[in-house]
Amino acid sequence: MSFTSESVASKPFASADGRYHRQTSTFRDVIAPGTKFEPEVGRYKLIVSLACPWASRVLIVRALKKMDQVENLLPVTVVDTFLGEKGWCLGEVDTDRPHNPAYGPKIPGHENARYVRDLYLAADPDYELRATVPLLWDTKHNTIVNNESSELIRFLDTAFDQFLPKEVQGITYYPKELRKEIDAINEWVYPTINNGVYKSGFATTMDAYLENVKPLFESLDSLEKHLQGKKYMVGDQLTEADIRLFTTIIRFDPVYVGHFKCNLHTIRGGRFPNVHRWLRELYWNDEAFKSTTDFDSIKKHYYASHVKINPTGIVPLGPEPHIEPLDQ
Ligand SMILES: N[C@@H](CCC(=O)N[C@@H](CS)C(=O)NCC(=O)O)C(=O)O
Repeated sequence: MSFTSESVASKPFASADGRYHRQTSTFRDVIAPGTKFEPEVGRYKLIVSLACPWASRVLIVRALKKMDQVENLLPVTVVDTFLGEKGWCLGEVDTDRPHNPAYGPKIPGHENARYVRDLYLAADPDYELRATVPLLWDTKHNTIVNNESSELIRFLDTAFDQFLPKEVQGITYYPKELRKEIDAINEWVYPTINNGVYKSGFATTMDAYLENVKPLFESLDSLEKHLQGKKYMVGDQLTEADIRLFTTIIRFDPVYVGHFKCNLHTIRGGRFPNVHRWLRELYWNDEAFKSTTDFDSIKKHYYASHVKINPTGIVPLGPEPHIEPLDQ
């Protein structure tokens, strides 16, 4: 098999100085009563990539809050795992690299849209940034409500409460009494870990790589101390601090260690026993985490899409297993 297709990754993700800078999301509305975006069943659509750690945060909240049990509340459209030069694809991709096809409902009024970019352009004809997922689409105003995962998980955890099963109504992952502590955790986990793996992996100079891979592992050491004797990141309950961290740590051994050169240590290797236990407990004990993690899609996306980082497009077989059992 030969891998000849062009990819968005054949253009550098890093800027001229070798450093990767994540763009700022531009659609920042919320679903709330009395606003342009009223909570309603049958109105909103979620577009995700199963590979994407940011999109997976939203999938986890959707599953935790049992939104998947209310018909047509927030249907999910999944893009093809291959990120090509035209961006995420909602239909047939033009590649001979390994990939898993798109599936899920078409977006009403945009049934022929082939790329996620087409939806961005429908929402804003002047849109020139990368067309990222996750994406919350409003079929009433034919636009994007929000494309920033940290905000999506904040408002989606309560926005649809009136339509949800009683047992999840009122449950929030950003409770008032823990907000200060959650904010303080996000403050270092986002730049050094969530985004730190990308800044290490997309660096195109040795300096830029070292500048990011070192703080990444310092933060993992801090995390290890932080999780000593603790089941959750903040307080005694599941919060967005766990959700935001999980989607990065679950990808660490299968992808970031090799593909993004974050290989000072693995999560499972013995240096981070508390992080490893925390990860496995969330994955094996809570279906919302396990059911939204698709290792095959995750690996195919990263290894096949980033042509510059992995020119052969070969998707490694390991690690075996992708996640170790709970009693390891
Ligand atoms: N700040 C955004 C970041 C989303 C993001 O960067 N998503 C990546 C996938 S992991 C994407 O869609 N990239 C498309 C591209 O770069 O063309 C969020 O957290 O929602």
